[in-house]
Amino acid sequence: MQSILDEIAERARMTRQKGRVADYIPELAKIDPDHFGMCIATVDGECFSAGDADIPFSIQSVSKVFALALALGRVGDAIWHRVGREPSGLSFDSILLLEREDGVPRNPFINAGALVTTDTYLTASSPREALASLLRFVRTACDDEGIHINEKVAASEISTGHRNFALAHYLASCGNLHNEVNKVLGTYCHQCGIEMTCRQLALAGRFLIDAPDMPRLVSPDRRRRIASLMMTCGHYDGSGDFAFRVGLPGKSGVGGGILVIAPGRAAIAVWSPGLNRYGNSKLGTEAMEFFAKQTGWSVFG
Ligand SMILES: NC(=O)CC[C@H](N)C(=O)O
Repeated sequence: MQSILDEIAERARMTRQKGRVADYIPELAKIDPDHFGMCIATVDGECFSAGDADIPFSIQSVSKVFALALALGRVGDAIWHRVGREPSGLSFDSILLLEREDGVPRNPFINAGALVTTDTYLTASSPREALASLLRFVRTACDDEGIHINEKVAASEISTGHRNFALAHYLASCGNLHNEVNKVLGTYCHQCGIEMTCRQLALAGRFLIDAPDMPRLVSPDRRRRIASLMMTCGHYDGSGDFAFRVGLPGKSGVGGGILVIAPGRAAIAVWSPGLNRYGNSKLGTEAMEFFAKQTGWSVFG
């Protein structure tokens, strides 16, 4: 395992075409595109890592996995009245389908759907309390108290997030936000501003592979369902391509991180800030493709 990771990190170092760092959130545009880190946390708690696996990065939309788990814990299957379970085939911040589908977003991993998820775990608490429960969930999952929200990234996103504001107001106009719009947006942007290292993210991802030493944060049924959504919707309009190339469920974020799970075996986190045309980490995807090929791990047998 270690030699596979070392080879991946070396290949990443040598690659010239690293993709484009997200610049629509000004704070993210400052990140050095040469970073590359990867960590595998196995079902029995062993960790293998390479490169910048201990440098924190902005997890952005990878947070949507934890947020969904938390929201499901609050309201259970009732959430599926407010958000769908189909890939959108469109970019993560698209508004196109919302009008046609009466303000019910296609899935919880595009921004519109994630705003509904945030609204769900926010209900009956203040944004501070809601974010504290989300952080508690993540910290418990990786057994590490050292996970925080980068306020600068959150503020940077709030001041430039016109698309997300448009999505949230549209959802509200359809009656699909229960809390005040600005409260939901502020909470959502802070959720996206959580920073984690690859090691922390891989360890936290073990809640989805039923690691025996972990507190049970979600039921086995829920774990399977979250994984199925990661497979079909975790990379937006690049989800089919990721499934084809990697064959494992994953969730990406515009910070360049990807959390991948190999059910029953390991959780894997990879980080490289440059993005491909779908807004998913370019080298992260290539690293996972190489890793899956070398290990033979795939949910397709
Ligand atoms: N794909 C992403 O990671 C998008 C998350 C980002 N915070 C946004 O809302 O635009």
